[in-house]
Amino acid sequence: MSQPCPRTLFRTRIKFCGFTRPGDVRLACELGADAIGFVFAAGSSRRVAAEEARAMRQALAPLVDAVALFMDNPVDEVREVVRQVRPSLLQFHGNEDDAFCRAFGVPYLKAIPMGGELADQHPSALHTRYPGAAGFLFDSHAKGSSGGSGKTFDWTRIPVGVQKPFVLAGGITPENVFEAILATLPWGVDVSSGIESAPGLKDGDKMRHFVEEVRRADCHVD
Ligand SMILES: O=C(O)c1ccccc1NCC(=O)[C@H](O)[C@H](O)COP(=O)(O)O
Repeated sequence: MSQPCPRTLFRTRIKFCGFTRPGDVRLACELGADAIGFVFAAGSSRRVAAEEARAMRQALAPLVDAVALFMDNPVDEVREVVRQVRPSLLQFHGNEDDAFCRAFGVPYLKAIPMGGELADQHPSALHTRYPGAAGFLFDSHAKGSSGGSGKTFDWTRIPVGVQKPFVLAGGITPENVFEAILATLPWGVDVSSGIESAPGLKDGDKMRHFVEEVRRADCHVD
């Protein structure tokens, strides 16, 4: 007889990012995603207009967060997305400072670039620099470069003792998410390329497999 899953009080949150089609949003919610991300960063192959994101936001199931992702966008662009899309969380990948990130009255995650030369990654430096952040997202891109590359970074570089929830991102796939969770014990995991058939086009089988692997990690006991 198989062992029942141990009941823990914690489960790893799942954010799927880079949606361009309302049907994919609906399916992701049914499969158990906790948050759905829309990319507004200039030059991204997953970039959507505020009007498109607004339509996808309406496809969101209750109790699922809508996350708006930016990278050094002008303040008016961010304001317009917030007005039209009503995201419950913002995610900033560029050189935005705490004052900028807080200016929209919406909780925010600050993405910390973990590729290339590391800067600001010491826990106390992160807290000092972004006191208003709801949490941090460690991603594989280098400072100034775009994310969503499907590449991992060296998880041992994640600072020890971060006092806020952190999300692991960058090259996470259905095949490595189990190992990634056990290695880093994140608050949540974020994936874009690893659940796609092409940039912006999500794959139902990959999303399902990803969620199954996260649940398996959450039930795992050494
Ligand atoms: O997705 C983009 O094109 C993008 C552009 C600029 C900054 C960030 C971007 N994406 C970030 C994400 O989608 C996720 O936070 C994360 O990096 C996951 O990406 P992936 O490695 O593709 O799983």
